[in-house]
Amino acid sequence: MKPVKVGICGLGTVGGGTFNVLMRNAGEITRRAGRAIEVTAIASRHENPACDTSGFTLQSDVMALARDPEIDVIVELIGGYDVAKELVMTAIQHGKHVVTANKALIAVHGNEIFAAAREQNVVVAFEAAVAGGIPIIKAIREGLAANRINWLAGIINGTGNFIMTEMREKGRAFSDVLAEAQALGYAEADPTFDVEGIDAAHKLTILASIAYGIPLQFEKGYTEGISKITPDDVQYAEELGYRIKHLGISRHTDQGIELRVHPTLIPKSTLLANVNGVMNAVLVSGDAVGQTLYYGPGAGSEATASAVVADLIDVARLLDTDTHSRVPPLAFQSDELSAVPVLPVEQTVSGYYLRLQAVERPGVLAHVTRILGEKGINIEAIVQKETREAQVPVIMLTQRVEERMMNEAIREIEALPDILGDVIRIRIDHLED
Ligand SMILES: NC(=O)C1=CN([C@@H]2O[C@H](COP(=O)(O)OP(=O)(O)OC[C@H]3O[C@@H](n4cnc5c(N)ncnc54)[C@H](O)[C@@H]3O)[C@@H](O)[C@H]2O)C=CC1
Ligand SMILES: N[C@@H](CC=O)C(=O)O
Ligand code: NA
Repeated sequence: MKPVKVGICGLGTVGGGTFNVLMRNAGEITRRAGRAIEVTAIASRHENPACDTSGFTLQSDVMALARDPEIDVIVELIGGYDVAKELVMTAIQHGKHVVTANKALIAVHGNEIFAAAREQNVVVAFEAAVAGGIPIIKAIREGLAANRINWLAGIINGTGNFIMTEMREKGRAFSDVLAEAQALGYAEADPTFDVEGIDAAHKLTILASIAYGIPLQFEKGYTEGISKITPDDVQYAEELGYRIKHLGISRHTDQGIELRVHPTLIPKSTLLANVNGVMNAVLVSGDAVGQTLYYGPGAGSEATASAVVADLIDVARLLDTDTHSRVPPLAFQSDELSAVPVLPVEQTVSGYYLRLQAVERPGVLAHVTRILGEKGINIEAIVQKETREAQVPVIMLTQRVEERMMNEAIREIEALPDILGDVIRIRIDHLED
């Protein structure tokens, strides 16, 4: 059979890993795909010292590959929005299939890209875009296709999890661990995407679309990063039996779909609480199967390349199939996507960890508990920390409540004269059905 001819655009962390895996495992890959997958051209601004590209002329213009009639598949690994979008759209217009690891591109422009791909009868595959090497897209899209997905929750940013793990376990400084994550090739070109939760929100947007069959709606999700988590909160949470993890959470409720990324207290005994370093994990709850968990490396050169190459093998296998028998990109048929709304964060429901700084005076806590009670918020635990100061940290854990009610309560608590500064709040999730 004729080989599949591939143009690799971007030879950085993921591009380099993809090139090396394709070369090293060429025999296995051909046996699986039924035909050889041949790198025909490479375009990248920078060379990659980890790759032996002798025999290839490194080109600089990625767009030339998208127009090259010799190439069947464009592998987009340059990242970012603008050039990447032009590259992918040009490749599609020229009848080429596309494999990408670019979650930002898919989350923000995916609806338009998939529509264009449908018109041209080509495939856009993106397994590497979510949770790196974990085959989570394939698992939800194909393995769980019988289920109504109720909710999913995951650690879906390797850099953030690496930073939080190193800080908690070794007391290392945030900036020091971030620099190491960058050196290891885990971080985004702009690491605020990792630290402020934007990268995780891109991935959650994609997961929710595949899980529930809704269009990609990145702009409707709620995004909060890890930069404001303090060592005190990490320690207090641990003392109460919880661990703070940066999670993407999406629930299908009767009102609509929750789509939120934020630090979350989860019980220390759960599997997700024990996912450390660059590892990712996604917990998916389906009505038929119950809970399933997917664990593995969320970033890194060859770990991510594993997903890119798997997509290339899928593309190679479907070259001779008719277009109707292809798996739709968002798991549901394109004319069967649902209009169920993504809920504003004020309408989502969580438990809460609250930390307040109170003047040590009788009656202060009574005022706080009265405000919570008036909003229908049940308190599960109150801990007043020992201190010699005139002000004491007070930690409260609440039961689940609509975020709108918690916002109102916090506003009233912050207005009390004996409460100093802002109330710190971190959502709690018990990861239960
Ligand atoms: N690094 C990781 O562990 C993971 C990265 N990704 C995604 O994979 C994509 C690539 O990420 P990395 O490999 O980490 O980035 P990188 O910065 O290591 O590599 C990007 C490569 O693209 C080249 N490039 C950038 N713009 C170009 C342009 N206009 N023309 C020609 N070449 C250009 C650069 O020279 C570089 O070689 C991104 O979308 C990223 O979000 C996805 C999963 C994991
Ligand atoms: N920067 C991302 C890379 C993989 O998607 C991460 O750290 O998870
Ligand atoms: Na993946």
